[in-house]
Amino acid sequence: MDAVVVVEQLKKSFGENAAVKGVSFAVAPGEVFGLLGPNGAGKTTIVRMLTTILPPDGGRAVICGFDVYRQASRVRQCIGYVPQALSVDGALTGYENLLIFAKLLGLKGVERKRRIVETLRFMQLEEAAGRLVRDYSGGMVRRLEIGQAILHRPRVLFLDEPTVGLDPVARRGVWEKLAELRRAYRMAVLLTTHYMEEADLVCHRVGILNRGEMAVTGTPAELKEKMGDPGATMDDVFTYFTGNQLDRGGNYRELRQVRRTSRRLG
Ligand SMILES: Nc1ncnc2c1ncn2[C@@H]1O[C@H](COP(=O)(O)OP(=O)(O)OP(=O)(O)O)[C@@H](O)[C@H]1O
Repeated sequence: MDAVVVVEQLKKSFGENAAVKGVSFAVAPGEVFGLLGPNGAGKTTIVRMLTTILPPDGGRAVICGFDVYRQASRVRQCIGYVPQALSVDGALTGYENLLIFAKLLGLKGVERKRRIVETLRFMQLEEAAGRLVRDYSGGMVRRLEIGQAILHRPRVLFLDEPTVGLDPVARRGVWEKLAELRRAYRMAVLLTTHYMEEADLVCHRVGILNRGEMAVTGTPAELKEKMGDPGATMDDVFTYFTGNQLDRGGNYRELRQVRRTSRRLG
């Protein structure tokens, strides 16, 4: 695989707390890779290291051939990042938000205008471009944030919980855009998510983190197959590989039975 993201034995501690304990994985061009894991597993810490916000303590990560620590500014030129927190200004229009970003990126004149218009069209925000962002729906805001992050056509797009808080229709809208991004620009996408449906439908491959370690990587189908249960869901896969069945006692099959029964009982 001619990977565009290569992560080898990456480590990060906060004082005594080893948040990321030697994690390795790779992402190919045009691939959507999902980082899954329970709260505190280390997903955001990994994304922050890969986006050059946080220096790693050990191991290495190479993006588009550049080291995230030693060549941070080169890495920043080839990535886009949509953080969990709001990254657009509600008091400005959609167009104005993109204009500020385009200026920061050093885009000029006709080219700048062309990129902004193309991005608004791509994100289906053309008609709303002149409206204040505080009047946008949640889905529109998310699409604008993604548009902002892809103005410079990065080769890798990072998204931290891209559909959290969105209704099912808006969520689907974001998924469609991510699929189009990889088709149109062969962009690699690395996202974190708590939604197993998102992991199953959107991600080509996922990595399941548990307490700072990569428990397993593979396609959703491969991971289901690994469990030896043709009826397994991504929820089951997640529970299995994060070891929750050990915490609760009993084996995986017993656990699954318990969960199915409790679901039926409401
Ligand atoms: N800036 C920080 N200072 C101290 N500890 C931190 C910091 N950032 C993260 N941690 C700790 O590192 C661990 C991993 O956190 P991280 O936010 O990466 O997990 P996560 O998988 O993204 O969780 P969530 O799903 O809740 O967003 C946690 O124990 C967290 O408390």
